[in-house]
Amino acid sequence: MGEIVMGESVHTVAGTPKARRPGCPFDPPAELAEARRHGPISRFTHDYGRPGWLVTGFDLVRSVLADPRFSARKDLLAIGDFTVPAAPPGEFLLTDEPEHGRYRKRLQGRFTVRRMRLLTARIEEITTGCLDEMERTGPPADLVTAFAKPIPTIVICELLGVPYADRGRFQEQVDAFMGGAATDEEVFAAYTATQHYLDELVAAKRAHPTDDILSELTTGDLTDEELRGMSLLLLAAGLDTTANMLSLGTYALLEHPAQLAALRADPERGVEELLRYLTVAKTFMRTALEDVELGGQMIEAGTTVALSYHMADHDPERFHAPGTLDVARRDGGHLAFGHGVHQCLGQQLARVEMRVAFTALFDRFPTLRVAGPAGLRPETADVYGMTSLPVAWTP
Ligand code: HEM
Repeated sequence: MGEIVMGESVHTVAGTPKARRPGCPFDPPAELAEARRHGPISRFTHDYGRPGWLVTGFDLVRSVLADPRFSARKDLLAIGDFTVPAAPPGEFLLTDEPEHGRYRKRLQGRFTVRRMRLLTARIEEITTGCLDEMERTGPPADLVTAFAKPIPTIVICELLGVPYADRGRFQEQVDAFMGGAATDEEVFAAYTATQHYLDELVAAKRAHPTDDILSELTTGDLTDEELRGMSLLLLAAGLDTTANMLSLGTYALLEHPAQLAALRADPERGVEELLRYLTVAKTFMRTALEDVELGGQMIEAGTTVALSYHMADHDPERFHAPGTLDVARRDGGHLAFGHGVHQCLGQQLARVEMRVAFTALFDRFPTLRVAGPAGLRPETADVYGMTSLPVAWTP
């Protein structure tokens, strides 16, 4: 592709940044930090060698997300020489209008602030159950398996109507295709197994509807395949993200005791600042549908743009001392849930889960501490987070 460079020479980053975060596990990877030093938009060579662009500036990322000239369609992604198939029906994260809106509007009313507030008592019960079990078997405990994963797993399974007995298997499958540690074959196998499981679940809900979102959706005109796709998206989008916010968030709070105290005094603000600081759903792709000028560069039609939400939320032009976790900061607002038509559908649910879970965890274990080396996910994982977090407390 012909390079159009306006102004100064353009910095180039190759492939998925793999370097471990230097020094602090909450800092961005070194390659991204280096790219930022050269400006809010850089040349980027995607994995598989296709040239594209990397956007790290807050305002530029937001402007791409608000611009219909950039598509979220999976089959347009120019990341290799092979053809990427379109998203399966119902997986609307990777589609554009009007298809995207057709699915999203069926779910929207089920994730409102009011609906989620009504769920708070149930989320408190689920959290209490996990903490009781932690107390019964520990200290020590692995916070990831005892707390961070089971809470969002149970919540999303109850919303969808996944029977209790299937939940462990579900978590393993979703972990295998989202965790970044499995091979391509393992990822594909786990994804296919989850699809098969959901086919059975859709059939069961059609035959015997229960009190859950999936049963409600079966009463409309959606096909089995569409219902499977929508359920898969809710699971994939809602489970891993929240679980990693809970584990990495706890780790960050334990490493910053003054900020932990500030979050306990004001959980609403505390959770927003943790969302910004960690921005675990790090990078999303868009493809230019026509030539677009962006930040002084010409993005040619068909070119894929990698948007670093994490770097955007650490943009010094937008946030004062962005690398500091500061619950009291006044320059709030973040892109941890994205922006525009694809902005996170489950954000109110995620917020309630985090507020409830962090509050209950530190109420129950005021002496909680890190009790061994923390296991961090590889940079290749779609969602940043933890594989393990050993913790202990004084009983
Ligand atoms: C802290 C936890 C969460 C984070 C950080 C997060 C982050 C995000 C982000 C950044 C996007 C936008 C992706 C893009 O721009 O392409 C998104 C979309 C989405 N999220 Fe979340 N999410 C979280 C929790 C949840 C939960 C709990 C659910 C539902 C149960 C959920 C369901 C969705 C769905 C369905 C979409 C696609 C929306 C669309 O394309 O219209 N998320 N999420």
